[in-house]
Amino acid sequence: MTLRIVVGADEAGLALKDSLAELLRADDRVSVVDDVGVHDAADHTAYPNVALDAAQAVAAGRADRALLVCGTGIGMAVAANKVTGVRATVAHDSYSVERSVLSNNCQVLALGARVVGPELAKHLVHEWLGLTFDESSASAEKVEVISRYEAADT
Ligand SMILES: O=C[C@H](O)[C@H](O)COP(=O)(O)O
Repeated sequence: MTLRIVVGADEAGLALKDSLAELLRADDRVSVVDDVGVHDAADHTAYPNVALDAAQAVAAGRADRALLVCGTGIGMAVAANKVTGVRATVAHDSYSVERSVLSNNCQVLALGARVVGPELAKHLVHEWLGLTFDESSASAEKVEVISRYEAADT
């Protein structure tokens, strides 16, 4: 199965987002890269607007995953997590990226362009693409607790 990925960044994450989008477009595990911006360093759209756009695409089933970049990744993850059904995380190390998918079924990875170097970011994204959550794993029932809470709360 190939992945449809929505990418987004604020001005702090623009350059890294663009280089990661290029990597995604060249990867045969990816069928669609939808770039929701920003596209220009003069565009000062605040990170939550970008994160919410991207997370809504995931929640609506228009994308399988989102890759978001801001200064730290934190704001993108916080905002994306406000969208029902979306699980977003910041992760700048290989083990956390792996567990974000395999333990937590996160569909959104947020990176901080002021935290992680571009080559490590590319390496992490390359690994991220190879990870798939196992719906029959013991982790699935833990994630289900979050989904039930959301369903009860909305
Ligand atoms: O999490 C937020 C991001 O790091 C953003 O790029 C910078 O936000 P700030 O301008 O509010 O520090």
